[in-house]
Amino acid sequence: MRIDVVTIFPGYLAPLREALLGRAVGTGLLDIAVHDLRDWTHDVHQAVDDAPYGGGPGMVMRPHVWGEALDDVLAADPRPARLVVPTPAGRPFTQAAAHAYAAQERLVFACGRYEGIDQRVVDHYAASMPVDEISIGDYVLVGGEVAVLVVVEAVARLLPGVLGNPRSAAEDSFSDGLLEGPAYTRPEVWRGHAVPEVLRSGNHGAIARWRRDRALERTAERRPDLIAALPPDALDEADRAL
Ligand SMILES: COc1cccc(COC(=O)c2cn[nH]c2)c1
Repeated sequence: MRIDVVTIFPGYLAPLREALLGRAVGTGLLDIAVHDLRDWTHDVHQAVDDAPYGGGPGMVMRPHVWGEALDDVLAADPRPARLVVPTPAGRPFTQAAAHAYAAQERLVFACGRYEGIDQRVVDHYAASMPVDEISIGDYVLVGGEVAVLVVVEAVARLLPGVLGNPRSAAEDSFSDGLLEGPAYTRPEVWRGHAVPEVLRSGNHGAIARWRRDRALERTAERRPDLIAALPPDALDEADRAL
């Protein structure tokens, strides 16, 4: 998979070269190219933003700079690409979306700043390629760069060979629609807190049941929306008895 990121703060994407992702890049599982949007400005001030039509606070990123940058970035590789624009106004990014993105040959991320990018940029490219405006949560960041780090990590860990242990990607949170329950490791007792007995019983049926119960409890408590979204056959009568 090839990932391109266009941003006015390339340094913000340095963490992509670290650790797990750095290894994936090194082993060729993932190509990541970061581009400075200002390389496509022609004025001495390298202006990328301007005042919003219709008035209002803040600035909007200018379409022509984005157009020149995205044209060049897209032309640099023949693989079909999906343009992803992180924004508070986007559709929620979910684990399902991460799996869909992991199947893409190429992702191009546009990092917005200020009050956002002139809407005509998204509208223009949406006529010739898939364009997603996505939100990583209901809060406002200063720019899209941090959201790109979140999305790239969620996607890259799903790529075969990137994670040490492939099973954990299949069994991680949300894979069965529920939150992950509590996890424990040695020592058996820590500051007077003992590991739940069942986990040391060796009774794998009871352990699976206990884990499912904890996941259901936690999900009902913290994310009732996920319970409501479960398909009707997702809960068996043991689940319902909980
Ligand atoms: C594209 O226009 C803008 C404008 C303002 C901030 C940003 C950065 O994204 C977020 O703040 C965000 C993404 N998911 N949740 C919050 C983008």
